[in-house]
Amino acid sequence: MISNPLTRAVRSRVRFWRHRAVFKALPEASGGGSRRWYSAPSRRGVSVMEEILARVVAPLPSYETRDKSPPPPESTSLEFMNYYRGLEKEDKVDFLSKLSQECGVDHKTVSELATKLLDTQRRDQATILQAEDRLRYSLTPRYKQLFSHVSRVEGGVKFLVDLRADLLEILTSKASENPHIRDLNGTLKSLLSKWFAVGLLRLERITWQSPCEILQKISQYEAVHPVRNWTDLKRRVGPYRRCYAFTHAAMPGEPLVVLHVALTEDISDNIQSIVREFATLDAEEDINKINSAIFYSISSTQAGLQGVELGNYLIKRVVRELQSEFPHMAQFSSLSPIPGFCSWLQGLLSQYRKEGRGADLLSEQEWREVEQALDSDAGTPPVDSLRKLIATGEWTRSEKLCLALEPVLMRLCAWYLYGEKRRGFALNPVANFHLQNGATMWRINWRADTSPRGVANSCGIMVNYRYFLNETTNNSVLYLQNKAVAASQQVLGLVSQFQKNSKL
Ligand SMILES: CC(=O)SCCNC(=O)CCNC(=O)[C@H](O)C(C)(C)COP(=O)(O)OP(=O)(O)OC[C@H]1O[C@@H](n2cnc3c(N)ncnc32)[C@H](O)[C@@H]1OP(=O)(O)O
Repeated sequence: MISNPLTRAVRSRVRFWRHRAVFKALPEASGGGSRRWYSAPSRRGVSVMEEILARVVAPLPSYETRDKSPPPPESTSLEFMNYYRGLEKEDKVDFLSKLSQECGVDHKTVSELATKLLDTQRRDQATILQAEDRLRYSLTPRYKQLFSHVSRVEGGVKFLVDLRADLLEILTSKASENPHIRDLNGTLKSLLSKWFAVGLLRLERITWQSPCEILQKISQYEAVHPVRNWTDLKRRVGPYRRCYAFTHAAMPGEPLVVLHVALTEDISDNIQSIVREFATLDAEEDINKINSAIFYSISSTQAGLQGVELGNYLIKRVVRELQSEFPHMAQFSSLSPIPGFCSWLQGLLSQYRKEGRGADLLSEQEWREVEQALDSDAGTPPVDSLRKLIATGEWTRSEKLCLALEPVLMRLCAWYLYGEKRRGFALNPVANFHLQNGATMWRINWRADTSPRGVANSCGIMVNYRYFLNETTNNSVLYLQNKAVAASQQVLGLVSQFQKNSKL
């Protein structure tokens, strides 16, 4: 925080002149009114931000006229959007903080109506229901109406999606301690969840014949296995592959979430066989080669739609699409990365080293095999050698080391995925995503991603989250309510090996 008053004064003057520049750029307010110049702070010291909020955020209509109040002119929404777009990042924090605090719920009215509701408890049902409805209405923040009006102008929904992305960044970075920001985010998220309900989304299959700008966006948004070039992209939408996206009429030409699928004979345990550079493009003729759908990449493209669960809906919708195209298809599984495993492992190794328990992570036999494979000099403590190996990825070049480390890394990875938690849910966000969807943690695969990125992220290990269609609903409920992880015998076996061999 800036403590020096002089610095603060200078910054506020700079921001004032910048705001003035923003208003000079504002288009003339339509609707016949004269150009509204946003003057310097008025005599009352009202800041420019408060002036614009007073203009664009209408008071909540009275309970009696709540369904009859005409919406404000479109120019008000446009003014809000133009003003916000013109703000610098740190001014957006101030503005959203003011919007959340000064244009939210009228707390005084809420407490008066809550008291009235208590007084009516001995009255008839109709009176109580009416008092409850008044109280419910009074809990509507004023900015909720503003957002509804903005959503009706062209580009308004996309503007609000981007504004929520700013809110999420403010909350994640703790750029503002204002508790009202969280409410603002919650209100906007619930509006976006309504506007982007699965019934309003359109499933589009992306092929090589799709418009170039869509293909370009699919490539640009790919967050899991970066697309190398146009040949690579052509293969990902070609034979034995499917690429689907959800789109929305309010954001034309914008794929909201993208799912890449490989059509295979069995459940893949290796990503190179799916995205390798020189796969031939044989035509999709042999139907016997298509028994499984492997979801090998899913990416949400709009940060502001985080928490709207578009990925879950897309996976379920694509399963139905594939079942209608391939009625005999019976296996649906992801082949997922394990981002964060290596950094978690490094943290574990340094913690064990600090506590002098380095030896506990591996059995004596395993340490001997690692040291033999390393030909390490006796001076280096084995945990340090292991940390260095994991950090550099060097171990993948030695067959002996790979053999020695496989059982160790596989059980550590199983524990990381199954046992490590954040607020009771899987610590690994990708595991949490698929488990929320009701998938089963089905198979952990050694040497599944031998790319430098795969080795650096997760020691080359990947995991299949399998979608057993008749179990997903129940698995999802058990996970979300009881934090119970659905896992296969292979995973549970590795976890029990960890619990026996590594005393966490
Ligand atoms: C085949 C595969 O498994 S590919 C691996 C998954 N994809 C990626 O990691 C790419 C980056 N991530 C994303 O694009 C999105 O987060 C998705 C598609 C995974 C999920 O997006 P949505 O469907 O909109 O779901 P939503 O935003 O509600 O998040 C649901 C869960 O996804 C997980 N998740 C959220 N953000 C991320 C992220 N950046 N990276 C990975 N997982 C994430 C979290 O566990 C989240 O649960 P939480 O909200 O309780 O923390």
